Amino acid sequence: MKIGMIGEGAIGQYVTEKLGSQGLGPHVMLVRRTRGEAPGDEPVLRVTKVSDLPDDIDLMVDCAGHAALVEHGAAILRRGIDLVSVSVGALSDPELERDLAAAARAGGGQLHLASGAIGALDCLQAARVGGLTDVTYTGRKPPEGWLGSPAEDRIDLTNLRSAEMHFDGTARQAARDYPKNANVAAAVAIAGMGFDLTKVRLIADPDVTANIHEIQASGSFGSFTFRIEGKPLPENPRSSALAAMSVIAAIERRHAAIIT
Ligand SMILES: NC(=O)C1=CN([C@@H]2O[C@H](COP(=O)(O)OP(=O)(O)OC[C@H]3O[C@@H](n4cnc5c(N)ncnc54)[C@H](O)[C@@H]3O)[C@@H](O)[C@H]2O)C=CC1
Ligand SMILES: O=C([O-])CC(=O)C(=O)O
Repeated sequence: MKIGMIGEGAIGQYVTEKLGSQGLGPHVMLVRRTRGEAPGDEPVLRVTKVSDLPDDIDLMVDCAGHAALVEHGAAILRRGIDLVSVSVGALSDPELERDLAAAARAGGGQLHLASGAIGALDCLQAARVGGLTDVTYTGRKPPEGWLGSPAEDRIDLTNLRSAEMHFDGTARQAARDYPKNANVAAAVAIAGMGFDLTKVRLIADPDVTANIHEIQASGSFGSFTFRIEGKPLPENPRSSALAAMSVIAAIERRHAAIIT
């Protein structure tokens, strides 16, 4: 399997290293701009356009965020290349969702949304079959985990003394307003009640060191509560290590004989 990567940040670096240790490349990087290197200087080919990807790439992996999925997603799928993405919140835009689905149908590529920093999505998907009545997702991170988000305008992140909620609304609004922080909200919405019926609360908490994600769901199946305390990646306090791990798990599932 030949794999190409988008994103060289905290998640991208983790994924690239793991792929390398498994002998899986990556074989090409899709980047915003090349570094002006002469051909042959770089061990890994770097291109800026989907049309420049080599013909033998089987899978592209997006670890770069919403802008990258918007920019490249449809073109990748239209070329018949499968795509694993962590940029789940981008699908809160119905037009993008339609474009990606149409490109996948036309080209034969499949978009696989990584489970990211959360779990229990399988449980929500099953529960949805019988009917869900309430799904609430609560995301809690230390103040530094919300830097660069609208939380900065809503509360004083640098002098926070106790936990404060800076968002209370739908998953659609959360995913749009917090592209670097609410992909989990989007994943919960897609698995369960959808973007407009999934309730989201986002909290900055100076008393925690982990990224804490909780789902409370009820429906005809009964009810469940799921909570995870995820360690942030050292390079980016916004992103949990599990999000990067889930990308590798998604790739591994593609060639497993028995899939969970
Ligand atoms: N599904 C989930 O649970 C999670 C999803 N995420 C998403 O993953 C994204 C990446 O996370 P990190 O690696 O921590 O961020 P980061 O800021 O450390 O790295 C982002 C990387 O993407 C690159 N990039 C951005 N736009 C690009 C484009 N149009 N084309 C090519 N490269 C582009 C940047 O140059 C940078 O290398 C976040 O912005 C967020 O949207 C993050 C955490 C959890
Ligand atoms: O990594 C996390 O803990 C969650 C996150 O940033 C997101 O949902 O976008």
